[in-house]
Amino acid sequence: MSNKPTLILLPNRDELDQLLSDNIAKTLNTAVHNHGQACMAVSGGSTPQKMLSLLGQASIDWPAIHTLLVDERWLPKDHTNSNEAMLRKTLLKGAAAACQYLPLKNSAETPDDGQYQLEEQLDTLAWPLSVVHLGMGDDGHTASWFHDSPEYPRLCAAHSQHCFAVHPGAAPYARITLSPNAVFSSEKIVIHITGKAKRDILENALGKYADYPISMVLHQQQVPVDIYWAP
Ligand SMILES: O=C1O[C@H](COP(=O)(O)O)[C@@H](O)[C@H](O)[C@H]1O
Repeated sequence: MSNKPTLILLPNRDELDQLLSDNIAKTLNTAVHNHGQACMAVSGGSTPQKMLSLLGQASIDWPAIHTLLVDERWLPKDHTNSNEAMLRKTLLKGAAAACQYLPLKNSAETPDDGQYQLEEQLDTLAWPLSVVHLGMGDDGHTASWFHDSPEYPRLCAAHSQHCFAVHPGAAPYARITLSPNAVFSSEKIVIHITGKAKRDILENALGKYADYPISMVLHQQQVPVDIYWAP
């Protein structure tokens, strides 16, 4: 099977945010119609904030939606750089606050200690995930898959583990991340990127021999991938 990613180019970020929000909403509504529930994993960082706000206002049966992040920095939940703090200001408001939200961070001191409880919680989700929304950093990382973390080889090779504690070399904060195995246990992946620098990295990452973390997503053959980009 050939599963080449589809590149969807938008003229500006407003149109990208609206189209992506509409398409994720459609995917969730279809899953709820077919299965009575849906599960989505969304990215943190700065790029998705407006799109997540729009998605939170979409007409969706929110109590039927399980929501989680694809990765989280192990920080207090009200920290400026906590992905959950961002999610609470954008997606998890109004009607969308009634979704079934699974935080990746728990009360353990470190992600190394917290990953076991999270793994048990992730086991209870109805896999495959309906949709996974991925961002990408300027270094080609996605989720918290970092080449320079000691966990990277095990993360890439994992066959059953859904989450990993990660200690990036250069990027700040210890983190918890969904594994490639978890991300690829999904029905659809959308990649959300903006700006020329990220487009250039993406083009490189699409190359046959490229080994950016995002290349794992672009080269896998299990799940269809749509890439949304705007300048
Ligand atoms: O650290 C992270 O970075 C990526 C990219 O973030 P952005 O700010 O460049 O959009 C993000 O996808 C990931 O969830 C986040 O934890």
